[in-house]
Amino acid sequence: MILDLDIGNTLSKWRLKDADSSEIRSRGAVWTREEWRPGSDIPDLDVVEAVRISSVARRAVLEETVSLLHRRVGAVHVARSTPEALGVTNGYEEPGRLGVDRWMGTLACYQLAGGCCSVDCGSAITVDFVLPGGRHLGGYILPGLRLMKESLKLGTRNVAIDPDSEAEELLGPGTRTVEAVNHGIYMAAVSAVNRIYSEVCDREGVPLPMLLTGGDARVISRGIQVPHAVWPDMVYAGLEACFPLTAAERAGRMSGAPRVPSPVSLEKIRAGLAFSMLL
Ligand SMILES: Nc1ncnc2c1ncn2[C@@H]1O[C@H](COP(=O)(O)OP(=O)(O)O)[C@@H](O)[C@H]1O
Ligand SMILES: CC(C)(COP(=O)(O)O)[C@@H](O)C(=O)NCCC(=O)O
Ligand SMILES: [K+]
Repeated sequence: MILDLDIGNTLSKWRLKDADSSEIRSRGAVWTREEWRPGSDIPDLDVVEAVRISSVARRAVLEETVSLLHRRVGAVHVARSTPEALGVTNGYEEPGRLGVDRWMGTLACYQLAGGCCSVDCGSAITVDFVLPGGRHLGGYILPGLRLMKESLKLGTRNVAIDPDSEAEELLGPGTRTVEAVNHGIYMAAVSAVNRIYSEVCDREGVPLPMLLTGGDARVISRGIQVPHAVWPDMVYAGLEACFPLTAAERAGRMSGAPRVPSPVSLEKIRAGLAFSMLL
């Protein structure tokens, strides 16, 4: 079995992948601040032959995790943000400082779609761009839904947005504090993603396919106006592409990859932008 770990600021996600069949056997998540204890929702390490890790948590979390795993598992691969990988050049002035989850997600998107806009809706919402040809432009970081809500300190933190709510409902005015907050932060997040996408496609003169991942991807997806696809395993797919271990991975197949969304025309994107600015 291969153990894949995606350690974010809020949740440490894991999945077990069968090295022979390439099937995902199980998955789970624990709060990032908790230690990895056997039991609870932690996979059984006895069946694991290799581990691949993407971590943006404090360095100590990664070091502890790696040293624990090294004692039990032969091969431990830790992903890093590099100046170049898999045909993509990292747009950061200091490439190593780009969050490795962004780098993994963006590499996966590029493998799947060529030029792309990759959006990760987790503790933070990040939006990254790669042009056809592989130049990563850099991106945007904004607070995620939960962080925005907590920063208001209005006592609404425990009332999360129902992930099944319709965008239309969430975009209307709230009539109670919790609704006003939930609708406000939702409006902030989806407006930002919509606008960022249009601005960058306009500047660069190219419509790009958009892919979304992260804990809030599904609900944010409903408020995104342009064609896009949700890819829950996008960060894991970056690990597969960087450290291919199975036959399918070596052949370039990434698990859970959605169909590539066809972007709308540049003219349409520009018309939308002009309309929103002239109002
Ligand atoms: N069951 C859940 N538990 C915790 N957070 C959830 C859950 N479902 C959705 N979320 C949302 O997903 C976010 C965490 O998403 P995730 O992509 O795992 O973030 P990170 O990679 O930053 O840890 C939370 O901030 C919250 O808004
Ligand atoms: C921006 C992030 C905090 C997002 O983390 P997440 O929401 O996935 O937990 C993470 O990618 C990070 O720590 N990045 C380093 C700073 C940067 O990317 O510029
Ligand atoms: K994120």
